Amino acid sequence: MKNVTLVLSDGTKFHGQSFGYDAPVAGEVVFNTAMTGYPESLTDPSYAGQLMTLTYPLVGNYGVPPFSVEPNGLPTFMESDKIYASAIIVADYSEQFSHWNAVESLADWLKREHVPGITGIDTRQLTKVLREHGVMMGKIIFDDDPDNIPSANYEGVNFVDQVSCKEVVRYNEGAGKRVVLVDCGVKANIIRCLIERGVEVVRVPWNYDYTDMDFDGLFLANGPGDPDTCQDAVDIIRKQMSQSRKPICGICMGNQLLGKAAGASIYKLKYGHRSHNQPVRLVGSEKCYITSQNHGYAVDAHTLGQDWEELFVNMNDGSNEGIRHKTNPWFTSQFHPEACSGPVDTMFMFDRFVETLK
Ligand SMILES: NC(=O)CC[C@H](N)C(=O)O
Repeated sequence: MKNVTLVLSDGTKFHGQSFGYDAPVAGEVVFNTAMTGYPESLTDPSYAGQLMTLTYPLVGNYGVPPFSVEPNGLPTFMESDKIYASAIIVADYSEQFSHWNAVESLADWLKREHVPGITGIDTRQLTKVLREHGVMMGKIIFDDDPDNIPSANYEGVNFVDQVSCKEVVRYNEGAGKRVVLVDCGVKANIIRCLIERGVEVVRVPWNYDYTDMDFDGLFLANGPGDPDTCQDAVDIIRKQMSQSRKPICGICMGNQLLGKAAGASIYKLKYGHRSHNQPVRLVGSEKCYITSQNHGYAVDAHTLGQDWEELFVNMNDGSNEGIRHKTNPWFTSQFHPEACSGPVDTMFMFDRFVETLK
């Protein structure tokens, strides 16, 4: 294994070894405190442009599931067709793996997909630095070739355009109600959750104008990067809301885009929410749900238009976790009710959405 150095933009250095693809890389360094789920997280398109640090120390010990595909075209075990994170940073890569469903090691998968992975990093110390300072850009440099320094931008880059589908894809054709799904970088389990509830899904590119199409409800998916780079999608949502009361639901980036369409502004969180145990309160109740999350930006709920209100609030930092319209069936969550990976406590969001279609 080659020796590598992770250099943060404030100059902090961490030394480790490469266990994935041997190439320097740069990106936004973020941390995820979930204990499991590296196959799902690596294939979550929302991690595009990011170097994903896992705080759970032992990583790789259950290997990697196969890239099998269901008859409907969706991957059986992954969240998309490939790894979208720019790199993975771990404390202690497990060379041995064992799991009934594993077909290869994490190292072999990373090498095959040309994605760097580094081990031997004190990921808990790295996380403390990121929590103090906020997320930072960083780069992984190979000690035997230190001048080979990649560069990268994160802020202001439209990653959604890079990961969204390029043409319309249909699932479950002929099933009862039809949902237009705006693909900002959609996770497969969002589509699975809709299909399981008996709806037809028409997946469209992020900037596709669906407003003249024949459909029953609109679903706004998750996606990478800064929502302020997706103004085209916001304009189309506004157009849709001005001409129809059809149900609208959204997840994560979907919450942010609907929030912007509702007049709200977006800000960047200091170090984001990436874990399986984010507590959110249903506004107007004492109910708390434990949720799976992966986001770096948030809706400023104070700036929502007067016809809108908060639906969920994060119990750790008070940030917005969902919004709803006061009279129309338009509601979203900042967290991931589809989980994958993580707790499935908030699956009811899909049930509510499909009920409103009827
Ligand atoms: N998972 C997502 O949809 C993330 C949304 C957005 N890119 C953020 O980081 O806040």
